Amino acid sequence: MAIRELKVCLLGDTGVGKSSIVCRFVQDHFDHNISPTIGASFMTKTIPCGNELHKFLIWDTAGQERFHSLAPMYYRGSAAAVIVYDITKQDSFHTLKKWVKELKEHGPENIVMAIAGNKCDLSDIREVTIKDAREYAESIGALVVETSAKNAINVEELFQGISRRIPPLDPHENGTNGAMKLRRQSIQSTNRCC
Ligand SMILES: Nc1nc2c(ncn2[C@@H]2O[C@H](COP(=O)(O)OP(=O)(O)OP(=O)(O)O)[C@@H](O)[C@H]2O)c(=O)[nH]1
Repeated sequence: MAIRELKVCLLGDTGVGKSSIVCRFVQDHFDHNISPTIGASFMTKTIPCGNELHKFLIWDTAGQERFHSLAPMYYRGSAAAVIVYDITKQDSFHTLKKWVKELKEHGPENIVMAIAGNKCDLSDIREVTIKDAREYAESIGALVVETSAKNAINVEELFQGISRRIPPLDPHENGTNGAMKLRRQSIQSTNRCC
């Protein structure tokens, strides 16, 4: 089975739970006292997808404003970006929109965008509705899912959803854009599972 290395970055306000999502995905662990990220941190995890193995090279960026200028280093060359907001903080949803704008202007052309509304275990104090998130995601062609790193809800599904949106390599066509686009369309229309 072919292994593909896929760079993925996480972006979003400080405190929305980016590191916690990565920690849940890679180590199946949640730390209530996790420290804010300084600069960025890096982890990897490999999952199967169809006839391929996807090795995610995950760059978890720091959400604090003072680190904003470092972000291009992490989204450049990324196959996918996970943009995270906290469903209990409307402000974090506004910040998410700024990240999407920046990615559209300066990010890789075909980057897969996935929106994660984290802390869905706190849905009784939510400030962002799933309807708003879905409408926005649809308007930009992004995947959207509500997650809870704390309760292990939809974290695996988030990365599986990203995997499904990555066009498979076609060995006969040397991965040309045309072939990749065709294969991508057929995957999206069949919505197959990894
Ligand atoms: N209730 C709840 N709390 C969460 C969840 N995910 C993260 N947290 C908490 O939110 C706080 C911030 O989590 P982090 O993962 O450090 O957030 P971050 O986005 O990586 O923050 P920066 O590194 O500063 O960018 C921590 O206290 C976490 O324990 C979740 O799904 N539910």
